[in-house]
Amino acid sequence: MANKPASKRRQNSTRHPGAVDTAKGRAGRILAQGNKDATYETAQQQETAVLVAVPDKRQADALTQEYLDELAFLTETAGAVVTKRFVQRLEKPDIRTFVGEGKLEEIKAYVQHSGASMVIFDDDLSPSQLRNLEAELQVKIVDRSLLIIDIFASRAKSATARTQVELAQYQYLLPRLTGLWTHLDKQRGGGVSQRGPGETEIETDRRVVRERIDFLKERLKELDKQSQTQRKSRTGIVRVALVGYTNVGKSTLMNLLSRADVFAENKLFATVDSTVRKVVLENTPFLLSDTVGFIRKLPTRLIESFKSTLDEIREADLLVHVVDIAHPAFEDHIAVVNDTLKDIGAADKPMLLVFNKIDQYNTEASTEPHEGFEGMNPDEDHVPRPTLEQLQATYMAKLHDPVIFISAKERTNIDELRALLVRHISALHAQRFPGQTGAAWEDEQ
Ligand SMILES: Nc1nc2c(ncn2[C@@H]2O[C@H](COP(=O)(O)OP(=O)(O)OP(=O)(O)O)[C@@H](O)[C@H]2O)c(=O)[nH]1
Ligand SMILES: [Mg+2]
Repeated sequence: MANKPASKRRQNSTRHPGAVDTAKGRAGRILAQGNKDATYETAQQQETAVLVAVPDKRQADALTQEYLDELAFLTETAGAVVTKRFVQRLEKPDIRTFVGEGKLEEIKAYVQHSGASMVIFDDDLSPSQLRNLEAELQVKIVDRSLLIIDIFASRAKSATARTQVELAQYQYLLPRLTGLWTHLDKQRGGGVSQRGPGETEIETDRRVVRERIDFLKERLKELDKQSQTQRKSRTGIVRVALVGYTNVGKSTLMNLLSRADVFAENKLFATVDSTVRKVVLENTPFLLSDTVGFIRKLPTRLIESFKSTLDEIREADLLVHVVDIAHPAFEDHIAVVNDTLKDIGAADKPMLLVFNKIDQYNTEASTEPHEGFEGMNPDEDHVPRPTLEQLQATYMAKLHDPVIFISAKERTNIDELRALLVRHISALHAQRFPGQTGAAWEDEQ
């Protein structure tokens, strides 16, 4: 998956045909070395995926659809095509197979008939659910964490980001080692090797994984020391971080404000590495950093392993929270970002709220029917959306933070945004570095 060349993907194959080869990425190669009798080849053409969501009974249909749209977007970003969506409303997910028995049969029939190569769940599965589902459906089972980790793996470029992703991959893998492998033994009656991996082999793999986790943590500490030293040399200048949900336009705005050349595209998690640029607006210098986007249900482990990247946010003097106002779930996104900021200890920073993509904003919500919603009416509670003017008035009244509506793409209100930034940064500068002007900082550099 995730745009890796086929040759690379094959290197990752192990005896296990399922989630592991995707999860491990680089980790897979190390384990594969210890298991030379690997029997499964995951030569993949275009992978096709079936999506499964198990929403709470009270969740509105439109929201469920929204979440599935996001999962489909993640799936496409990872390089697979979605062919079908299944939804089952449950009080709580089945402890054994996540979905109920009847729904599982339905999914199984579809998978067999369509030849889909994987089933993707919008939540995290326990190791035993993963194992049971794999036994039942006989295809690759991917959960939300694995999908996101896989996308991160395909995006990470800097040493820090790559190390962080690898750590997350191994941490995902560790609790799942035993279950996956022993279950395949039983299922295949020993398979080619006649015996599956015995306890000793699994123990060895576990040990290899644990050692690797320790090594990666150490490596991250070293890398962190280096970047801390780098960050220390940046004292005397206000630091601003662009934060927001994924795909809202942070990198586009970074490029616009700093004339940098940061990769921006219509995919989720285009940015996994943080980029820092010095920007000078009207003689006011500051450092602007572009950061990894947030998403709902971002695996905690991934947040933890991305600690160094998130330090850019934690250490910023001002957060510029970018929102995609054209997205139907933008309010949900704002809440997710605020919650994540709280989680990482960056909730109390001064913040500017930038509502982006006003060029795409439409007062009409989409009425297209979606697959997987047979018998449901996602538009039953459909009401036209407020106008931009109404939204602006509401948000300005509601929030303490300054609010601005822009289009980074069409350059609408960008001068106003610059002026707003300058005002806030100058005030912060005066407060943080009394007696020192921006120009003085310039001279020192
Ligand atoms: N219509 C419209 N599209 C925009 C605007 N700003 C950015 N985009 C598009 O939105 C998509 C995402 O932009 P990015 O800048 O990559 O978004 P990001 O927030 O950095 O995304 P991640 O790094 O994935 O978290 C790209 O296709 C941009 O061209 C805008 O004002 N209007
Ligand atoms: Mg980006």
